[in-house]
Amino acid sequence: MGSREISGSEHELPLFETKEAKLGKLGYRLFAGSIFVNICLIWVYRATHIPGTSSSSLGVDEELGVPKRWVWIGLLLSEVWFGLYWILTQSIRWNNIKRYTFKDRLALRYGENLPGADIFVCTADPTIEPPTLVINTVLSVMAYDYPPDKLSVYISDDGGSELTFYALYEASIFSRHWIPFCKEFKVEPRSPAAYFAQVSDPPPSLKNQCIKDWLTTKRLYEYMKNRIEAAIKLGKVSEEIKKQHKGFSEWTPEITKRDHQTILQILIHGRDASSVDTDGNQLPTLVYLAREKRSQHSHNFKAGAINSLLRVSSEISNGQIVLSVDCDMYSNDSKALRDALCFFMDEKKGYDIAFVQCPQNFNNVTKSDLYANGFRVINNVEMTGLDGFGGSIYSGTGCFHRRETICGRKFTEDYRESWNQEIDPIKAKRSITELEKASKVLADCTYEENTQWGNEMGLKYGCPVEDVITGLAIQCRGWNSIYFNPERKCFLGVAPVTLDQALIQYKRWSEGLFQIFLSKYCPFTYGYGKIKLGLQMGYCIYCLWPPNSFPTIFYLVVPSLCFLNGIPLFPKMSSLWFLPFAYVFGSTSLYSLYEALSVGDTITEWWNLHRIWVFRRLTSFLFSFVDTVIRQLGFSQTTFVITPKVVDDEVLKRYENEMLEFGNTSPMFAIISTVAVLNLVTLLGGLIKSVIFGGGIGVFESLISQFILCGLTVLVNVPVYEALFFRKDNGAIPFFVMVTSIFLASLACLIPIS
Ligand SMILES: O=c1ccn([C@@H]2O[C@H](COP(=O)(O)OP(=O)(O)O[C@H]3O[C@H](CO)[C@@H](O)[C@H](O)[C@H]3O)[C@@H](O)[C@H]2O)c(=O)[nH]1
Ligand SMILES: [Mn+2]
Repeated sequence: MGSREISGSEHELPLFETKEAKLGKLGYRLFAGSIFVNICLIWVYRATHIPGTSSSSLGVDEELGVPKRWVWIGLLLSEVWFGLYWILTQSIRWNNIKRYTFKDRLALRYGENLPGADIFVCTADPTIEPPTLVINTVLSVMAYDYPPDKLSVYISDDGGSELTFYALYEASIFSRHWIPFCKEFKVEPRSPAAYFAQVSDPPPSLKNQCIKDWLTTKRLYEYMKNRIEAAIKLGKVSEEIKKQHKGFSEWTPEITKRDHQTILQILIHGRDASSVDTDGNQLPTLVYLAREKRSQHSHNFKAGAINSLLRVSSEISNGQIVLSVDCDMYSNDSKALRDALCFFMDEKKGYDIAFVQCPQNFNNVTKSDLYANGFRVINNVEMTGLDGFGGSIYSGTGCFHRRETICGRKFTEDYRESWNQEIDPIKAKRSITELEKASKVLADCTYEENTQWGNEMGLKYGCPVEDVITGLAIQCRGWNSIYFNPERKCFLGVAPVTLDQALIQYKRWSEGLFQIFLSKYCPFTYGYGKIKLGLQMGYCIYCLWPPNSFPTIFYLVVPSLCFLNGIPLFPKMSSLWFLPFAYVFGSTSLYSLYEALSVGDTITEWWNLHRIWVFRRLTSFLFSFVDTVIRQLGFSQTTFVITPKVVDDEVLKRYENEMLEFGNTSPMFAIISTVAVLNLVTLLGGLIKSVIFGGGIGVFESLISQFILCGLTVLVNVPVYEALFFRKDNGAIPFFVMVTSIFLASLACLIPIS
């Protein structure tokens, strides 16, 4: 009681609040209800009009020709799937919420008395994840607005690369200038590359001496960048530089990426008196780790890397908050860590929060977002809907965890974390060498044998979306999670810039997600009774991506073939049965357009998004479905294809000009172009046949739905035709793929459908 009176009502104000995100909830629910009724009508129509049975005369015009029964059954199954899937997607539109923080209250109540925070940056390959990119991310988080003695940054290098280590060594020196510079000039964002790209000259408001300081730091950054790039060009670090730090001696000639001892170097140690910036202020701790790799031990990709970091950091700094970011995701808001604390440290509602996830955003998205990397609908609608059911998805990067929960702690009602834990005084006295020695063993290959790491502790192994499955498990242990999407984006990353990369990324994701569905972690069974039904459904929207490929392929191929042959598959326009089809198709399309526009997409972006969804369903999801089945049968192992963060200039140029990048003979491209060619042929052929030579308007009335479907498919594929027939650049569809697709499309036309 006493403390309450002293601090007054201030103490009772929450550190964060939650508001309903969606207006017109009732209206939306009525609308969704009407769609549901019409979906049921479509099912009824299909089920009662199977060709060859008595009652079919109501809808389809039989005089034109009757489809084979499998065609009809295929449509029925596809429509049942789409309908059920649509029901799933309602979960994330049912209960959307938005979160707001009060950092001023946090500051008033706790001042600088904040918990320790350990930040993990993962990298895996110095060629596709250039060291300059990595250190920009590192510098951006080292410069967080946070007490430096409470901040430690760890980098996991699965590439085991001397070049990455060298870049980090350079960054550790540059940070002495960069951190005070950020404070002095209130720099934002605090990735030097991103900042200097936005602000190339000293801000006009600066005075003379300041201009000089500003320019010096910019020059220092550029010199550093040039030195690193020179070393990369050379492929090695010069002997001169190697003398400057003992760490380089770890790289003996025998070392390869897949075979080396643990390399652990504390580059800056916060408690070391000499670790100060140019203003004399303490620097955050900075640690480089390349965990041990041996060919006979599986290393479990990123999950293995994070788990090693969890152990190593517990020995060195043991921060209570753990933030993990990918090497390409720089911090775009230096106060984000304080935002996250507003959730964890809220006295009334913070105790059950396991993690705070910020959205994935990218700084290389082009104007009309050709590959649909803007994620606006996902970030502003879908994730807020999941949050409404008590669980944001953990999406791997930009996620703040409570160390205890990611290390496996179960939730109990009475648990309250105390936020001012000090590091064990005996541990605190150790020298850097002692610390390195003690923590190194924690990253050895054999350390995890016979432990719960990778299972009940840390990130889970064996799934290409280690993040999602781990987040789900945490929620099923009773914890809550938060999705935090403020106005200013917290993190910005690098999105794939070629179609190939974009589709392969979705293949990895959808494969992992589908694996979750088929495993004991299936949200419906594993989550039953532990998380809300809405959240179970929400997870399954993503987990069930792959099976969508089959009804999509069916719908994009068979009705078009039937259109070519003048066989109607949908009710004619004058039939009452036409209405449910028109209503469901029309209103869901319009609503998706409305939703996209309302979160800031343009019509072109929405259209591009749909094209990419078609591509993903035709390729990524199909391949991941097949691979998952093969894996399930025990014939293959989990892999992780890393997304390249650099491409050559010519490809980049085409990306910036928003030209779809094909340029290789991937089977994925063959499928995309086959479907595109097939629809073009059937559209033109069907039009000639049924309108010009056929029965005129009456026939057309029966075929209108297929005409629209086929026509839209052709429209969406316009850039594919360009790449097939008109483009001459290296990103066009190769001749071989074109011939293959024409051949396959012709074969498809021979399928007997009536
Ligand atoms: O063996 C590996 C493989 C990858 N990584 C790192 O994992 C991160 C993500 O890899 P990336 O190729 O960029 O994949 P994305 O598809 O962009 O990543 C998304 O999807 C992954 C799961 O598939 C999550 O782990 C990521 O956090 C999430 O951003 C990168 O920092 C990599 O360096 C490792 O540390 N070790
Ligand atoms: Mn990435």
